[in-house]
Amino acid sequence: MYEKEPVKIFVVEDDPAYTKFLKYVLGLNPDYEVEFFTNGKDCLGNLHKNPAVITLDYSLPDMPGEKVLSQIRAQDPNINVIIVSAQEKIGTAVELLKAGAYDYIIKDNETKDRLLNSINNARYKLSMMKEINYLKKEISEKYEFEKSIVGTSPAIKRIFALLEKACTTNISVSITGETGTGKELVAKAIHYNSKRKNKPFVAVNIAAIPRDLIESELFGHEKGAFTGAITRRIGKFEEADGGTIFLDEIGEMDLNLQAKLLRVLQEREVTRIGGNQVVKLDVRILAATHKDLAEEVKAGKFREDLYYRLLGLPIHLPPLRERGTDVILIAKFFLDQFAKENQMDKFKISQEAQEKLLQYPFPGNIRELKSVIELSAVMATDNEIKPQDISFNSTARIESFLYQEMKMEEYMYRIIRHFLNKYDNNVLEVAKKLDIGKSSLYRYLKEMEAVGI
Ligand SMILES: Nc1ncnc2c1ncn2[C@@H]1O[C@H](COP(=O)(O)OP(=O)(O)OP(=O)(O)O)[C@@H](O)[C@H]1O
Repeated sequence: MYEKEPVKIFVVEDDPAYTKFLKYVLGLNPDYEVEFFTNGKDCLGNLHKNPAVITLDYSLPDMPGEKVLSQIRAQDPNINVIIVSAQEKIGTAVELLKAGAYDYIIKDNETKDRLLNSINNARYKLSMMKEINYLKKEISEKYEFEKSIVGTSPAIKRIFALLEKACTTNISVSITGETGTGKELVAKAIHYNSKRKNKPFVAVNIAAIPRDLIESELFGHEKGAFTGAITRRIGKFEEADGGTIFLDEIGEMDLNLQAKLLRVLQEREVTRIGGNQVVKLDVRILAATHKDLAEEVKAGKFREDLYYRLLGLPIHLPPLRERGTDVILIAKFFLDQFAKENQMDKFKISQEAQEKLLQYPFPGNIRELKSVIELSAVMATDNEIKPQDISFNSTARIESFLYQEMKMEEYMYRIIRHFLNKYDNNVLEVAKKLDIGKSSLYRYLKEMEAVGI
């Protein structure tokens, strides 16, 4: 990709013979746009033209090479400065490289090849930097709250308000919610909207790593720390330094490791397994679980002190069935995504299909909605999703509801609660849907309040 873009090069050289030589060498490549200067001042006065590479003669008539270098660096640290010098002085070369020169080349018989090589490498580095910056921008745009976390229900608006707070401070955040409610998405949104966004976001799923490897995965190990540790490896905490670590499924961590994690969080430093060097850390902690950690503490399965350390700002993500018509908004979002990825025209969802989606409880939450919607787009015969294109795979959910063997009254309360959530607590609408009188519904609501449903 980078070969297609022309590269602007400044050559700063006062020796006419050498200038002639460089003109010839660089002129061989039609992708190079070269400008020549015979002194440092003229070069510095033209930096607004944004050269990507400058080849700089170390001994210029008006200014010493290191001074020109430092002024170039001060104006634009992204310019790659290749020093070309008549003398081979290791000490000077080291000093210049330390001061930010990209390369140091001696004028001799091999200059041509080395110079072209160096320019090519600088060009490659430049195109990589451009790509990285582009991807960084794309990622942070992708995780802008309102763009990535779709929804306008009161339940999700409350979450947005909490997310604002999470982004403007450095507080730890604990994210809870059923599977597929968007815990990881929220964690990424917090990171990419915080001051740490240009530093790493490192996600670790505690449940997905074999027990005996978690410690080394999190804190790293030195070479030879245990059988199989053939090289030194830094852990996820060190990897996340300056950024954010997301500890997913934290409720799955065993007590022994919980003690070690607590120490790391308290001291803000790690020691790799088998090592004795203490590494200071600046890492923000986000943790998630689908379990009720307070219950785990009561049951003695989770340390109370660690629980309070991690709790920070608690964010509980409501299940999709409590987000009313967000189901339709999110379904449309996934459909647009699907159409774009498959270069298809946009889809619509028929009224009947929308009703069908609204009536389903989505036990797998948004993840399930995504797969249901993608399948419906595949099944659709035109660009409108109809009820017959939508199939749910979990009738098990309704059956498991019945298997709970509650009293009739309790079933009724739960059904009412479900409808209230679905219709944003609109009592009139719910009474109409369930075909019961408004005053009966109010009476049930009172009873429900009394029993805490
Ligand atoms: N409000 C939302 N709008 C759009 N997409 C969403 C929303 N919430 C979640 N998603 C998407 O749903 C999928 C599941 O979300 P995510 O993986 O963050 O859930 P999770 O709670 O971390 O799941 P698990 O508990 O299984 O780890 C992802 O593709 C995510 O991008």
